[in-house]
Amino acid sequence: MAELKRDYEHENVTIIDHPLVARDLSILRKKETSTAGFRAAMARIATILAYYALKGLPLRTTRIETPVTETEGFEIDTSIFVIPILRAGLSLADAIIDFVPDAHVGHLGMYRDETTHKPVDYYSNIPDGIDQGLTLVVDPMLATGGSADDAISYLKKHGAKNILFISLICAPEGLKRINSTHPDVPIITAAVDEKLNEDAFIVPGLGDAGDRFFGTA
Ligand SMILES: O=P(O)(O)OC[C@H]1O[C@H](OP(=O)(O)OP(=O)(O)O)[C@H](O)[C@@H]1O
Ligand SMILES: O=c1cc[nH]c(=O)[nH]1
Ligand SMILES: [Mg+2]
Repeated sequence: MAELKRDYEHENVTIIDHPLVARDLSILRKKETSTAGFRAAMARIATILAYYALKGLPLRTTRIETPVTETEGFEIDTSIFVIPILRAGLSLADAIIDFVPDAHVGHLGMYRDETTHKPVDYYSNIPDGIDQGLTLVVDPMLATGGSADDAISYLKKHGAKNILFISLICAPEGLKRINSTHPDVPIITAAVDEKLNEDAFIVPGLGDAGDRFFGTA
């Protein structure tokens, strides 16, 4: 089975096609899944998303010594910036930090207004040097795309150039928006769902990712 699928309806989108992702996505979607079960499935799937998102990392060679001889080794040749969109984005951040323990982590606090469905900013902390590395923006849900659009624009204003967006579930509406406002930003995701409902929730989706991950519903 192929592991990576192109989404031919939307530019720049890679969908991870893997049996463990399909299984864990179903656990996350099921309404009866407990907070503990939700967190565990999210952690597993976040690791797989991080693995694929980091596949194109630039490397530099270095000389290393094994107990037997000197040989060639490799180091990551870029700074990595991880930017979770609070709150739900925190659920995807640790998996990347586990792989890249010296990653710089910035935070963007945003919530969607329940009536307008537009994002409201409440916090930002962007690390210095973001203009010189790879920036991974993480948020499990791309619905209307308003939050991701604002977050990416804000990061670009702070100099970020090489940006990747990692999401768990995308709505076609959000993908269309990010593809048109930020055609330079590739998106890695586990699923492209059917549509948004009248409350701008993703259908079938998984409900409110932040509430389910933090046990606040
Ligand atoms: O694409 P959009 O239409 O902008 O919707 C997606 C946003 O909504 C959710 O956050 P939410 O507002 O629920 O905040 P939370 O993470 O604190 O729960 C989600 O985590 C995204 O940030
Ligand atoms: O379906 C959705 C849409 C926005 N935010 C979520 O957490 N879920
Ligand atoms: Mg939420």
